Amino acid sequence: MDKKTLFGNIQQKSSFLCVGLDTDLAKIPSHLLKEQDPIFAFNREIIDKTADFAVAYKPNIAFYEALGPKGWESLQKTLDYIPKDIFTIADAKRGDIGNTSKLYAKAFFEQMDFDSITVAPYMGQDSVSPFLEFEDKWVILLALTSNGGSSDFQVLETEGGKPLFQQVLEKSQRWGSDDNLMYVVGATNGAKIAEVRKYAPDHFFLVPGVGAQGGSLEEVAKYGMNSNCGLLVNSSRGIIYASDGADFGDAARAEASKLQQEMARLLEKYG
Ligand SMILES: O=c1ccn([C@@H]2O[C@H](COP(=O)(O)O)[C@@H](O)[C@H]2O)c(=O)[nH]1
Repeated sequence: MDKKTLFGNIQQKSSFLCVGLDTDLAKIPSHLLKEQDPIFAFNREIIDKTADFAVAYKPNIAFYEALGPKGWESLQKTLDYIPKDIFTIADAKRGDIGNTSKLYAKAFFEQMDFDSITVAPYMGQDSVSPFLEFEDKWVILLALTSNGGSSDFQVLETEGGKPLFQQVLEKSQRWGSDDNLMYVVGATNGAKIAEVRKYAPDHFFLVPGVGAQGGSLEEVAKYGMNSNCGLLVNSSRGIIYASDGADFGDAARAEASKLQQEMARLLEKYG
């Protein structure tokens, strides 16, 4: 999917919501456990009930690979079930020497037809570039993450007094463009999001950390929105586990709808 189409979908739905499919056998309603594929049965209902409000879905790969071959099968079925006009993100945080990254890219872009994958920048250009060679596919590079540990390395001063995340933003823009490169910026970073936006004015940000992690959607929009919206805001647990009963799909829909309404207001205010 190209940037123009993504922005068109955002405008059409008045939403920049990404629904995170972090589906955990220990957390899904117990009546689903008798299904042949409980993970897919759960995801199918979540997708059916939230697709009106979502412009992206983000399965976190850990939740699927933890289940072995069955988990990969559930992931593939989920990916096939997501409507084709909705952007898909493999939250896999890959990146290795070039020869290996190439195979990771083939796995997620060819074997599975994801639109994008999250990639860790730590190993540098040759670990990221193989993912950027695929047409119509996106790399979403970790820049300033939402977790407490982001302060261990990402904000440390490097040459010229620049924090490491700034180096990641500046350097990686020589490897890809705002047509194939996005950045992960955690919602928990508040006003610091404006600093990230300063160094990447035109790129889309994938923003996890609202909902269960407590980040503010208003602050994300205030500090991060650009003229193409430039934001995909993810909520996983806050939507998919809104209820642990038989009404989990309707409860997820209600949460997604609440976020979409707030996003429509924010698009008017800051867009
Ligand atoms: O900085 C980051 C990068 C990735 N994530 C992932 O996003 C979701 C967030 O889930 P919630 O339940 O909405 O908290 C999850 O898959 C994380 O692994 C992140 O949170 N922060």
